[in-house]
Parts: sequence; structure tokens; C-alpha cells
Amino acid sequence: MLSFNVQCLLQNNQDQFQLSAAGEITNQGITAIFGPSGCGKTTLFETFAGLNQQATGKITLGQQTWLDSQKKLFTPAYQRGVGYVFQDARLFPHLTVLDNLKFAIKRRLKGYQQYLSLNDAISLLSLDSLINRYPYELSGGQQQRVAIARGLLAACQLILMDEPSTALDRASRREIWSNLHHIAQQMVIPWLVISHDIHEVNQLADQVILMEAGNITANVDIFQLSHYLPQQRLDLHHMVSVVEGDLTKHDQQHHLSFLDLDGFKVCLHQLPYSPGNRIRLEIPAKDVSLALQPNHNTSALNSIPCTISQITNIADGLCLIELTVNQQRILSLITSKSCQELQLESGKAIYASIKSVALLSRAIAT
Ligand SMILES: Nc1ncnc2c1ncn2[C@@H]1O[C@H](COP(=O)(O)OP(=O)(O)OP(=O)(O)O)[C@@H](O)[C@H]1O
Repeated sequence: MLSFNVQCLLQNNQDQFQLSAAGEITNQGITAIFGPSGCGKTTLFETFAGLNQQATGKITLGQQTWLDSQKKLFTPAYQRGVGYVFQDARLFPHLTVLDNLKFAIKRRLKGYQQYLSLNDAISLLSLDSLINRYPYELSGGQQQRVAIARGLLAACQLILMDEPSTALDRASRREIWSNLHHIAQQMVIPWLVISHDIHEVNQLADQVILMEAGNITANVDIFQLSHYLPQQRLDLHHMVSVVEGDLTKHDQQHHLSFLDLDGFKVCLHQLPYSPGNRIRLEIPAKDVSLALQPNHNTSALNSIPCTISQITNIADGLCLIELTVNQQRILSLITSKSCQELQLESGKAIYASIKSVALLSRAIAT
């Protein structure tokens, strides 16, 4: 567990910035830090990594104290066992990919079990064909994959990734998110990822810290995140429900996959995973329409019987409807006019209709 209560005042000629953040990060899964540009995410990371000498307060990791400014205690960066993946790859230009990776291994702290093996890092980040190249011979996305591997190889106590997938194309992002989920199950240490991309947060994180103007405003489970988004005044495209379940079967003839989402079933365009895999699925609220009867004569393949649990007016003319089906929640974004015409109210039984193509590129194996 990483526990922190830190403050830091950064000043330049024009203005100043105050970081004041406290919280706890468990050793389980991946925690995303999400917030607008300039809210202090990188400053917080630098404070955790021991790269911010101006920070005061306290940071502990398990039994170790990394910062206690009252006792004038500060553990230097090289003794913290942190794997830090920077926004820009920062590879050593004079070393090959393999030597960049070996450099991280050479600098490891002794006496820890948590390290990822070199072979696993190479295969999970698909670096086999690149290991003898120099950084200038790599694309931006390839450099970023090497930087992620190097950060993971260095880490034994804490992983910090600052926007790890911005340089990657859509297909590589999805593959890497899925692999990072698997690595996080092996490396049971606090793991933090900064992201501006709600899609990345939804696909990758188990826990989410929301930040604004140097402060932490919420620390929530990913499945509860949508509850907090209206208060955060975020873009309507961020209104998404995140659910998890099992891939049960494929229909090869129609190129469809079927998910059992712990309470309701959904079918979507064929996924590149085998039945039995655990799948995380994002369902965009704007793609969930509501009907009083089950859908028969429409192209939407999914018609899910639900109960309305909450209706929130989130903007002029728009309502966010929270639906429950068994223990799961689905969000639907509709107009206030539709809400009135269907006479929607809490407790009412309703059918949520979701087009399979609305779920394209929205599912990954975890
Ligand atoms: N060395 C510094 N001196 C003065 N101000 C600084 C310094 N470093 C950062 N800041 C200011 O501190 C604030 C927080 O910066 P920080 O890089 O932590 O934000 P961020 O949330 O990571 O932003 P982004 O998402 O754009 O990377 C910003 O207003 C920035 O201008």
C-alpha cells in the first residue's frame, strides 16, 4: 500500500501552483489518475518517484518511509524501486533496445521478488523483432513500447506510467492494455497510470483518482466512476458504463461473440479472444436507447430488460438514466423529451437497446 499526504508549492514569475494531495493506493490492479491539463498529475508522480525535492509531508510504502519532512527523512529516487514510464520515451540513444532494457535490469534493487523477466517484457510488448535496433531506428509508438518494457523491468515497489499509450495506434493500444492487465496480476505492487483519455481509463484502470487544481477530488472504483462524472462537468462522451464478464461463445457464421456480463447477455462483433476469457466492456451511454417493449423489428441485436434506478438532468434537454440489471449498472443518455414521452421514472421496468456495432473496439480481455 502506498500512503501519502503531500504538499508542494511551485512558483514561477507569473503565477504559482499548490499541490495538496492525500490518499492510499492498494497493491491490487491499476489506478488511473485522471484530470485536466495542469492539475498536478505529473507533479504528484515526481513526488512519488523522489524527483521532487520541494515536496513536504509524508509518503510510506508498506513498512518503508520515503518522505517524512517533519523528521527530515527523504529516500532518494534510486532507492525506491520505482519503474517510471515518462510521457516521452527517454530511451538512451546510444544503446540498442536490448541494452536499454538490460540497463534497467542492471540498476535493480537487490532482494525483491516482484521483477518481470526480460523474456516476458519482450514478448508482452512485442519487441522481438526490434531488440537489435537503436532508438533512432524506431517509430514513436515502438519507442513507447520499449519505454513501457523498461519501466516494468525496473519496477519492484511502484509503477508510474505517464500517458503510456499516447504514441500508440489504436490496435497496439488495445493489445498493450490487455497485456498490462495480465502483468498487473503478476506484479502485486501499486501501479499508477496518468491519462487524459477516458477510454484508456475505462479499459485499463481498476481504481480512479480524479484530480482538479492540485487536489484529489475522488478516489473511486472504475465501475462507480460514471457516478462521479456529472459532478466533474466532463464531456458527455465520457458518460460510459464499464462492465465485466465472460466471453461464452462465438458465432463464426455471423462473426459475433457473446458475453455473459454477470447478470445480462450481450452480443457484439467477433472478438479476437477465446471463450472463457474475462472481458471488460465499455457501453457508451449515448448508444443505449430505451423502449417500453422488447425490440423485435430493429437492427439492434441487444435488448436488455432493466429497471430504472435514477434519472439525472445533466444539461439542458438531456437526461442520464441509470439502469440496473441484477447487480450491474448501465447508463443511457437520452433527451428530456424522450424521458417525458416514455413517462420514465425510478422503479419503472424498461428495455435497454444496444447496437452491436456501438460496442466495436470497446472490449478487451483483462
Ligand atoms: N518547475 C515548475 N515551476 C513552476 N510551476 C510549475 C513547475 N512545474 C510545473 N509547474 C506548474 O504546476 C502545475 C501542474 O503541472 P503538472 O505538470 O503537474 O500538471 P499535469 O496535470 O501533469 O498536466 P498535463 O496533463 O498537461 O501533463 C502547472 O500549472 C504547471 O504550470
